[in-house]
Amino acid sequence: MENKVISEEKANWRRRMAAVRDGLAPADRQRLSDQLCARLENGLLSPLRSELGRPLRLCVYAPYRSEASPLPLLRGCRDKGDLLVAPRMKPEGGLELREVQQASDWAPGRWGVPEPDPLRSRLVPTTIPLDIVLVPGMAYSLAKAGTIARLGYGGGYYDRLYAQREAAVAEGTIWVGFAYAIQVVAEPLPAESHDLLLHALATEQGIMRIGEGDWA
Ligand SMILES: Nc1nc2c(c(=O)[nH]1)N(C=O)[C@@H](CNc1ccc(C(=O)N[C@@H](CCC(=O)O)C(=O)O)cc1)CN2
Ligand SMILES: Nc1ncnc2c1ncn2[C@@H]1O[C@H](COP(=O)(O)OP(=O)(O)OP(=O)(O)O)[C@@H](O)[C@H]1O
Repeated sequence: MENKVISEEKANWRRRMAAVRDGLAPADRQRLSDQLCARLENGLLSPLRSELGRPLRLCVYAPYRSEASPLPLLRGCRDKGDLLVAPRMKPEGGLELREVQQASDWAPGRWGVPEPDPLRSRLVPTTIPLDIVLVPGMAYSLAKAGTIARLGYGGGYYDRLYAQREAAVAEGTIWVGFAYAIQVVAEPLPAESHDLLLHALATEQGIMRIGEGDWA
C-alpha cells in the first residue's frame, strides 16, 4: 500500500513543519511577511505589470494559523488596479473564488480559516484568467531538480483547483509558493501524482522561478 505509506510520511512532515512555523514569534511573522511582500512586489508583481502593460489578476489568501501573510500586499495592489480574488471552501467541497477589496471582506470559515465573506464578496468563475496564484503551504522543496514541490494541509484543495484550472484554461498563470524561508526543506517531500508543481517560490530571502536559476 504505497499510498498509505506516502500519506503517513506527509502527516509526519505536516506535524514537524507546523512546529517549525508555529515557533516563529508573532512579531517575527509580521516582519518576515512584510519583507516577503516587498520581495514579491518588487521581484515579480511590478515587473509583470510592466511586461504585460496592465494591472494583474491575483489569487491571494489571508493567513491561517502561523502562515506567512500576503495581506501587506493588498492595498498597493488595489491602488495599482489589480483584481484580487481569494479561495473559499464550498460547503459541498472544492473551492470557489471571490473578489476581495478590503479587510472587512474576510470572515472566518470552516476550521476558522479566513475566507472571503460570501455576503460581502462577488463570486468569480473558477476559470477566470489569473496571472498569479499565491499558494500557502506547510513545506516546500527544491530537492528534485527543476521542480518546486509543496505540502499543504491535506485537503487537496489547491491540487484540485490547479487540476481544474489546467483543464479549463491553457494560460500563463504563475503558481507561486508563498512562505517563510524556514519552510523550504533540503529533502525531497513525499509526492503523489496529483500534487501541484509550483512555477515559483517567494520567501523573505527572494523569489525563485523555475528555469531561471538563481534567487532574485
Ligand atoms: N490561508 C489559507 N487559506 C486556505 C488554505 C490554506 O492552506 N491556507 N487552503 C489550502 O488548501 C484551503 C483550505 N484548506 C484547509 C484544509 C485543512 C485545514 C485544517 O485545519 N485541517 C485540520 C484537520 C481537519 C480535519 O480533517 O479534521 C487540521 O489540519 O488540523 C485548513 C484549511 C483554502 N484556503
Ligand atoms: N486533482 C485531484 N482530484 C481529486 N482528488 C484530489 C486531487 N488532488 C488531490 N486530491 C485528493 O486530496 C487529498 C489530499 O491531497 P494532499 O495530501 O496532496 O493535500 P495537500 O496538497 O497537502 O492539501 P491542500 O492543497 O488542501 O493544502 C488526497 O486524498 C487526494 O487524493
